Amino acid sequence: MGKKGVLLVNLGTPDSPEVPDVRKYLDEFLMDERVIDIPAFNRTLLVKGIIVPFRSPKTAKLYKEIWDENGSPLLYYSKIQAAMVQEQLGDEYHVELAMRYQSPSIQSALDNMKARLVESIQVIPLFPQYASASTGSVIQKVMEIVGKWQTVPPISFVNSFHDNKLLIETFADNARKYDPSSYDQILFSFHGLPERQLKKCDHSGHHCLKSADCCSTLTDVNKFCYSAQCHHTAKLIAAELNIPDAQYSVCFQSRLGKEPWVQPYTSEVLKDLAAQGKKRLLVFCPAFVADCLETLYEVTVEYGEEFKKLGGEEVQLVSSLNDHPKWIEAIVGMVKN
Ligand SMILES: C=CC1=C(C)c2cc3[nH]c(cc4nc(cc5[nH]c(cc1n2)c(C)c5CCC(=O)O)C(CCC(=O)O)=C4C)c(C)c3C=C
Ligand SMILES: [Fe+2]
Ligand SMILES: [Fe+2]
Repeated sequence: MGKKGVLLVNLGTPDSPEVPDVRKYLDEFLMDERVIDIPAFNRTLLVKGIIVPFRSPKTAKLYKEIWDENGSPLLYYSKIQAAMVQEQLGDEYHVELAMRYQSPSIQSALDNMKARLVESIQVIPLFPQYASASTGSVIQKVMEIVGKWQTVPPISFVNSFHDNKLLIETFADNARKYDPSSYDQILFSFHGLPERQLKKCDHSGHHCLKSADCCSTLTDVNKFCYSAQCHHTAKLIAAELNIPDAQYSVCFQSRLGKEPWVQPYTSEVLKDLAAQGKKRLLVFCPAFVADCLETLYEVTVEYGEEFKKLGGEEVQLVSSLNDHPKWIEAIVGMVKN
């Protein structure tokens, strides 16, 4: 009997924090039609002509701040996660790790699976909440490659796991050491998305962003809405820690460009909280399963400094799922169920 293939895919990171590698990474990432979802000609002009040349040197500096002896934290933790999952699943399974952009590539991971004659492939994009730009892009890339094989094996995809019980418990476990009740406000800061992409994902055509708060409650109609799934994850973590509704805020970080992204923006929420006299904030980033540039730099350094300038005292990040055994159990559970 062949082994059952499991492909874990995270977003990707540059091969090094040097400008040429960051340029290569941003180019591949932002030329993805699901990320910068505008006509190909305009995307090429915008990405290759403006964003990549201007952004790469700045982004490289940021990557240098988080790069350590283990390299990029995102890749480092992803490798550990894959190794721990392989260890727990045992010989019956063959686990591969891939990154949607740069290395290890999805192509090489699937080539390895093909060479090992796996009898099936289960793909788990490592994004708790579904977005076309993340999960959708991974699914499309895998289908493009496997779709060309002469023998297409049984293949399945995890679409989202925003309400996974063990994921919720892991974030809560990680927060307990900070005593959440001692903070003035808890923030759930998710990666942002252009509002346009939220609307495009609404196949009903009449739900997302049609009324105030329509994307902040998860229902049968909007069950694939990124914003609604983010709000739901936050609600479940807050319930696990007995955080009252008024004590927490959901917000969205990492905006790129001038068009509207999903709101409220984390930077605006920081301003409001500072104006209310809040001094100490505890911040979860539950769109990420591993610490990365967006948690270690954007939240800890950038938002930390911004909040202090506004009169605040502390922004404390809750570590991501990283190598927490319960999170590994969560992945194993997704594979087995
Ligand atoms: C949660 C999943 C992610 C979604 C959805 C997502 C959408 C998205 N991102 C950009 C632009 C950038 N993102 C960048 C970094 C980055 N993004 C994610 C995850 C999602 N992005 C992660 C995990 C990371 C960090 C990777 C790491 O190496 O640590 C960057 C690069 C950094 C920078 O230059 O600011 C960009 C650019 C867009 C445009 C988008 C949706 C349209
Ligand atoms: Fe991103
Ligand atoms: Fe929505």
